[in-house]
Amino acid sequence: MKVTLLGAAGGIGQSLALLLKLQLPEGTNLALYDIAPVTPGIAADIDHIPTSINIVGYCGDDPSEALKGSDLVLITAGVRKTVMDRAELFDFNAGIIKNLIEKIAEVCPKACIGIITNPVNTMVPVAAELLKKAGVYDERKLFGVTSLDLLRSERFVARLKGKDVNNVKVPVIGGHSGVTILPLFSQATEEEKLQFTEEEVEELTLKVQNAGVEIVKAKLGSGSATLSMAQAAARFARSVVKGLIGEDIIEYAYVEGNSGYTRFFAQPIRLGRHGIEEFLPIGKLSTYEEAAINAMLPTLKAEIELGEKFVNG
Ligand SMILES: NC(=O)c1ccc[n+]([C@@H]2O[C@H](COP(=O)([O-])OP(=O)(O)OC[C@H]3O[C@@H](n4cnc5c(N)ncnc54)[C@H](O)[C@@H]3O)[C@@H](O)[C@H]2O)c1
Ligand SMILES: O=C(O)C[C@H](O)C(=O)O
Repeated sequence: MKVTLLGAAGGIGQSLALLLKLQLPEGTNLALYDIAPVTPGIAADIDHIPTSINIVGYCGDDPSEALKGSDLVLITAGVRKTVMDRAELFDFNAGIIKNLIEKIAEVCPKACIGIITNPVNTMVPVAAELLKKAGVYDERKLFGVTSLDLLRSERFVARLKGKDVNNVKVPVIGGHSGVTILPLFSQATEEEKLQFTEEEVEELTLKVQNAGVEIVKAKLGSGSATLSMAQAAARFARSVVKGLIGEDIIEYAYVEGNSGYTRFFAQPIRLGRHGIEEFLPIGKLSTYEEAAINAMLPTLKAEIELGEKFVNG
């Protein structure tokens, strides 16, 4: 297996590269690429850690060498240095994503692609439309990475309820911005189903929805979540790679699935040898959650349309 990380010299990229070196299945090849000339040095630094993951770093204008033979491409490339909301990042990042996706379509068209770059809700439609234009789109292989919303939900629930975070599971559906992030506390478990009061659900939902913005504020404009995001992406990458080598894994991601709500929607998926083997049902929702979905739909639809229009005019 080969995993390629585009944007590897950035805040998320460097930490993610380190975690991938430590956490990917044995023998995986890891290619790091960034326009920053320091990228081969980052790879050389991480390579000294004694694990069986082979790592090579690339820089310059052309990511082709890093992409050759890749099974999973993770994209964190973009801009994230000033205080802006995720939507405002679109103008900066859409062109970068366009160039990278076009290269992926040319060099490794069968690779799975995990998009971390914001705004995820819009970048995934951009990527889908570009891959379609290139004649290589496979909805089983394109993912918006929403794993950080799951990590945050698990952590916040474990702390509130005094539970073992390793066993807490909280589905998160919708998208990855503000009201489109919807943790399903009615389905949260720690071995057994967890119980929440209405006030707890409202407070926790807002806390998860605002968690990214809180980090941007707390970092005083120098960037957004990088370290927790790196762990979230490493967990996601490990799941995809394990799936590709034959394990049966359930994950959540923002995909073109069968939610019935919007073209792209974060939902449960079964991973396997072909990327997504099965789009899984979202399950029974509480009245609160149903209302929250209805409330998010106009925002999510508009964010998806923005991406489609960027490519198709
Ligand atoms: N999906 C999520 O849950 C989530 C969470 C946190 C951050 N993010 C997003 O991830 C992205 C990256 O965040 P960061 O903090 O690492 O940003 P950063 O600015 O620290 O790093 C971005 C990196 O991308 C590189 N880059 C720019 N153009 C490139 C190109 N054409 N090819 C390759 N590399 C290129 C830059 O050189 C830089 O090293 C942002 O868009 C941020 O909003 C997503
Ligand atoms: O980059 C951001 O604006 C925030 C990021 O998506 C996050 O969830 O932490």
